Amino acid sequence: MSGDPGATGSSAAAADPGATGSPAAGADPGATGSSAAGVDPAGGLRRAAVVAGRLTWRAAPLAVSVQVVCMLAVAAVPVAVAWLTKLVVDGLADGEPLSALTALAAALAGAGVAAAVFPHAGQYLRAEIDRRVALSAEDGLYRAVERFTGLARFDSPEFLDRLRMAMQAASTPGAAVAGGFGLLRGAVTAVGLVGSLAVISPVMTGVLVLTGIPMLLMELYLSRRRAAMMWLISPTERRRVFYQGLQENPQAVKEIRLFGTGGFLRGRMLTERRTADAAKRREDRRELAVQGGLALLGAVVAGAGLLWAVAAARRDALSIGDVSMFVAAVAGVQGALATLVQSAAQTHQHLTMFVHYVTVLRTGSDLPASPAPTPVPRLRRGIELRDVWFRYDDGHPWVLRGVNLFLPEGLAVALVGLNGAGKSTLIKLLCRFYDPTRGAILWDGVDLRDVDLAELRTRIGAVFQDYMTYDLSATENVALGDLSALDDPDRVRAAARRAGVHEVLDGLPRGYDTQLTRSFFGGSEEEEAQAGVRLSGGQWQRVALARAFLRDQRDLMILDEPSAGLDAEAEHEVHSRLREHRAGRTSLLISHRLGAIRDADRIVVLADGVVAEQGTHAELVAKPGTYARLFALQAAGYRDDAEVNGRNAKSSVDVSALARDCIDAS
Ligand SMILES: Nc1ncnc2c1ncn2[C@@H]1O[C@H](COP(=O)(O)OP(=O)(O)OP(=O)(O)O)[C@@H](O)[C@H]1O
Repeated sequence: MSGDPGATGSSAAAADPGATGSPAAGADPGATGSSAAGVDPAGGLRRAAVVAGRLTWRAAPLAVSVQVVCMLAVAAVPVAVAWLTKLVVDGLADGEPLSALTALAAALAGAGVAAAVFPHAGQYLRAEIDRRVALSAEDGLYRAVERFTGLARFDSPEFLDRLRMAMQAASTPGAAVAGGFGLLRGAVTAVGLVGSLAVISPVMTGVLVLTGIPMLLMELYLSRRRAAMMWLISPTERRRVFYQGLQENPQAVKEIRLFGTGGFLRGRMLTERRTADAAKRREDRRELAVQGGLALLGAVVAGAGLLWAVAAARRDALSIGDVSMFVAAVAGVQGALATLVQSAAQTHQHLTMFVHYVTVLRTGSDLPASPAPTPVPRLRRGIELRDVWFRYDDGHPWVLRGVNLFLPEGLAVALVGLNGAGKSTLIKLLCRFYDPTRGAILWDGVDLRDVDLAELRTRIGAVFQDYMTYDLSATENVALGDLSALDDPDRVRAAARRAGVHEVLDGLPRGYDTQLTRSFFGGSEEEEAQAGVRLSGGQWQRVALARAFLRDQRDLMILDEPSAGLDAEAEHEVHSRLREHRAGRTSLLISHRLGAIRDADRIVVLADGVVAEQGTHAELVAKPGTYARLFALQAAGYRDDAEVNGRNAKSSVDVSALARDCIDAS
C-alpha cells in the first residue's frame, strides 16, 4: 500500500533483478563501485583500524586503560606460572628450605588468583566498552546517512547492502578492538613463554614458532574469504529478509491469504536461505579442513617435544623442573599462538566489516553542495523548470525530456498525466531529492543547485503519494510535519481538524496519545488493550494531510494524490478545504480525479516527458487533446453512475455531487 513505502521499497529492490548493481544517478562511484569483496585490501583495513581505535578510545578511555592493564596481567600469568612451577619442583627435588618453598607456592597461588579474577574483570570491561563504542558508532553512522540529502543512494541496491553491513559493523566495532587486545595478550604471553622455552630448547622453540606462522597465514586467508563470501551473499540475504518480512506484514498477509501465495513466498525465502547456507557451508568446510590440519600439526609437534623432553631428562640433560616448565611452556606457547591467530583472524574479519562502516562515513552527499549557498528568500515570482531532462540513471529511460514549466507565486497549478508520465518524479526534483540530468529548476531565478538545501526544504510542505504511516502516537504522527508543534497540542488539533480527522483521533482510547500501531505493546494485558489502534487507509491519508497542514505557511505546497484513499464524501470535503487553503498560495496538486482539479488556476498535462498541454479547465476542455479526452472519459463514467444512482435518491447524494462537478463542465 502506498502508506508503507518500507514494504513497497524493499519489494521493488528485491524483486527486480535488473536493479542490482546499477549505481543511481549522481551516486559517488567510490561508494558503490568496489571489488567483489566490497573491500579495498590493505589501505581500507588500515583506515578501518585507525577509525575503530579512535572511536573506541574516545568512547571509553578509562575502561580501555583498565582493560589494557587487566589484559597485560592475564598475559603475564602463564609465563609466571611456568617459571614458578619449575622453581617449586626444582626446589622440592633439591630440598630447598620450607620458607623459600612457601614463598614460591604463595606466589604460584597468587598467580592462580590473578588468572581466575582478571579474565572476568576483562570480560565486564569488554562488554562496557562494546556498549559505549556501539552507541557512538551508531550515532556516527546515522549522522552520515542523514548527510545523503538526495534519494539516489537509497535507489542503489549495492549501496543498501553496504549500509546494512555498515549497520552490523556499527553494533560491534569494539569486537575489532577486543581482537586487537587479544592479539597483544597472545603476543605478550607467546614472547614470554618462547623466551622461557628457548632457555631449555632453542630447537624445539624454533619448531613451535615455525608451526605458528602457517597457522597465522591460513587464518588470515580464511578470514578474508569469509568476509568476501558475506559480501557476495548479501543480496541473497536481503531478498530472504524481504520474503520473510512479507509473511509477517499485516498488509501483505491479506493478499497472501487470499491469493494463496504463502507457500510460494516461503519457497522463495527458503531458496534464498539455501543459497546463502550453501556458500556458508563451503566456507565452513574449508575452515574445518584447514583448522583441523593445523591443530593436528600442533598436536604432533607438542607430542614430539614431550618425547624429547622425557628422553633428555633420562639423560640428565634436563631437571624435573625443566620438564614441568617445558610441558607448561609448550602448552602455553601453543595456547598463546592459538589466541594470537584467532585474535588476528577476528580482528581482520571485524575490520573487513568495519571497512563498510568507514566507506559509508566517507561517502559524500549524492547531491553536490554549493560552496557558497544562496539563502532562500520567500518566493516572490515563482518556480521555473527550464528544459528539464531527467532519468534515474544512465541505464534507465528518460522520464522527463525537456520540461518547460512555470509555477507562478500565489497560483494553484494542477499536474495531470497517465501513470508513469513522471508527475511524482517532477515533484521529487522540485524538492531537490535529485538534480535534473540536464536543464535547471529556478527558485525566483536561482538554480536549486545553488541554494541552501536545508532552507529550501523548510519552504516546502508536501503530501507524497507514498506518504508515511509512523508507528507512533497520533500527536507525533501529525507533529512530524513540523517538530515545533510537538509540544503544542492546539496546533496539532487545528491541523487535524482542517484535515477532517480530529474527531477520529480525539475519540481514540487515549485520544491524541494513542499509538497508531498494533506492533508495539507494553507487555501487560491492560497495557496491550490500550496499546494502539489501526487506522483505515482514508484516516491515515487524512493524518498525512494534517501533517502537511502544519506546514501550510510554507511557500510551496505539494499535494500528490492527497485524496486517493478517501470516500467520495471525504474527497469532496478535503478538496473543498484544499481549495480554501490553496487560494492565493503557491501549490502543485496531482490528481487523477479531474473533477478535483478543475478549479486550479492552471492545469498542466505531462505526456511523453514534456508539457503537452496547459491552460485553465475551460481552455483545455475546449480543444481536442489528452485532458479533454480523459475528462470526457471520467465524466461519462460519472454520468452512468448518476443515472443508476438517480433511481436511489438516498445513496446518490455524494456521487451526484461529484458527478455534477464533472458533467457541468463537459
Ligand atoms: N526511483 C526510481 N528509479 C528508477 N525509476 C523510477 C524511480 N521512480 C520512478 N521511476 C520510473 O519513472 C517513471 C515515472 O514515474 P513517476 O512515479 O514519476 O510517474 P507518475 O506520473 O507519478 O505515475 P503515477 O500516476 O502512476 O503515480 C516510471 O516509469 C517509473 O518506473
